Amino acid sequence: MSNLRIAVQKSGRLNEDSMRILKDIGISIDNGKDQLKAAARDFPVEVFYLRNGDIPQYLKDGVVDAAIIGENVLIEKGSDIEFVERLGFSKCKVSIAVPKDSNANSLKDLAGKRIATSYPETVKKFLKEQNIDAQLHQINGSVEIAPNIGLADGICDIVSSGSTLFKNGLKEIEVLLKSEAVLAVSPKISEERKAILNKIQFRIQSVLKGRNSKYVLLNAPNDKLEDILNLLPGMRSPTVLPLAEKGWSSVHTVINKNEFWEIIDELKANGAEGILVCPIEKMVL
Ligand SMILES: Nc1ncnc2c1ncn2[C@@H]1O[C@H](COP(=O)(O)OP(=O)(O)OP(=O)(O)O)[C@@H](O)[C@H]1O
Ligand SMILES: O=P(O)(O)OC[C@H]1O[C@H](OP(=O)(O)OP(=O)(O)O)[C@H](O)[C@@H]1O
Ligand SMILES: [Mg+2]
Repeated sequence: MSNLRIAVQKSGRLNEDSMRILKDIGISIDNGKDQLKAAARDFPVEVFYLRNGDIPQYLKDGVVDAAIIGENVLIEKGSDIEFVERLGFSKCKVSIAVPKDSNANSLKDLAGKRIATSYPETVKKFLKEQNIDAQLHQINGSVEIAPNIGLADGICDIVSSGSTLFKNGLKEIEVLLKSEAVLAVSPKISEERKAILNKIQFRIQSVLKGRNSKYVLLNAPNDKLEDILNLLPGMRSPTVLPLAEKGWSSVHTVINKNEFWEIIDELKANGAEGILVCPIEKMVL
C-alpha cells in the first residue's frame, strides 16, 4: 500500500499547529524538524517539510498529495487547488493599508498609485474585478515599511492583531479576504491515496469538533431540573442520573465551548451546583 504524502510548513507560523493536529489524529512522527520528509510510525503517511509558499506548486505537480497550508497562499498561487477542510488556526486577513494620514478609504482610491505586496496575484485579481489600474511592487517581506521609505502609497499584506500596521503608522482600509489554515488536496491524487486522505479528514473533523466543545457535568435539584435542562443544548439530549442524595440529579451534556460562559450565571441562578467543564479530545457524531 502506498503512503499519503502530506506537506506541512517546515518552520513558521503554521508549523506547530500543523504538527499538533497530526499528533492529535494519531499520526506521530519521529525526529521531524531536521528532515525534509519523515514517515509516520503508525499510519500510511509521509510528512514533507516545505516552505508554505512552495506548497501550491508541489500540489499542482502531484509531488505531494495533500498539504496543510494558509488559504491565502492557495488563493495567491494555486487558485485551481481545492481544499477539503478548514482547520481553525492561523486565522488572518489579507488587507489593503495606507499611511494613517492618507485620504484613501478603499482600494479604488489607490487607482494610479503604487501598492507594495507579497501577494501580487491576489491584488491583481481584486484590481481587475473592480476595474482599477494601479502599479504593483512585489516585495517578499517587511511590506509594512514600504510606504515609510517612499516605495509605495499603500500595501497589501497579512493583518491579524493589527499591531504591525499600528507600529508602522498604517491603517487598514479594505479587507480583501479572510484566511485560515486548510487541508488542501493535489488534483493528481490517486484513488488509493484519496482513501487514506478520507480517513485523515474524518479524524481531523472529530478532533476539531472536540476542540470546539466542552463536556459539562453538574448537580441539579430535581425541582429545578426542567429549567436547567432547558438551558442546556446537548448533542442529542442531556444524560440525567440520580444522585445518592435524594432530590438531586447529575446532568451530563456537551456544549459549544463559547456557549458555556453565556449560560453559567443562569445555571447557578437555577440552583445548579458542582459544575465541571472538561475538555473533549475527540468527538464522533
Ligand atoms: N500574523 C499572523 N497571524 C495569523 N496567521 C498568519 C499571520 N501571518 C501569517 N499567517 C498565516 O500563516 C501562514 C504562514 O506564515 P509565515 O509567516 O510563517 O510563512 P511565510 O513566510 O509566509 O511562508 P514560507 O513558509 O514560505 O516562508 C501565512 O500564509 C498565513 O496564512
Ligand atoms: O497584524 P499582526 O498581528 O501584527 O500580524 C501581521 C504580520 O504578521 C505577519 O508577519 P510575520 O510576523 O509572520 O513576519 P514575516 O513578515 O517575517 O513573515 C504578516 O506578514 C504581518 O507583517
Ligand atoms: Mg509571515
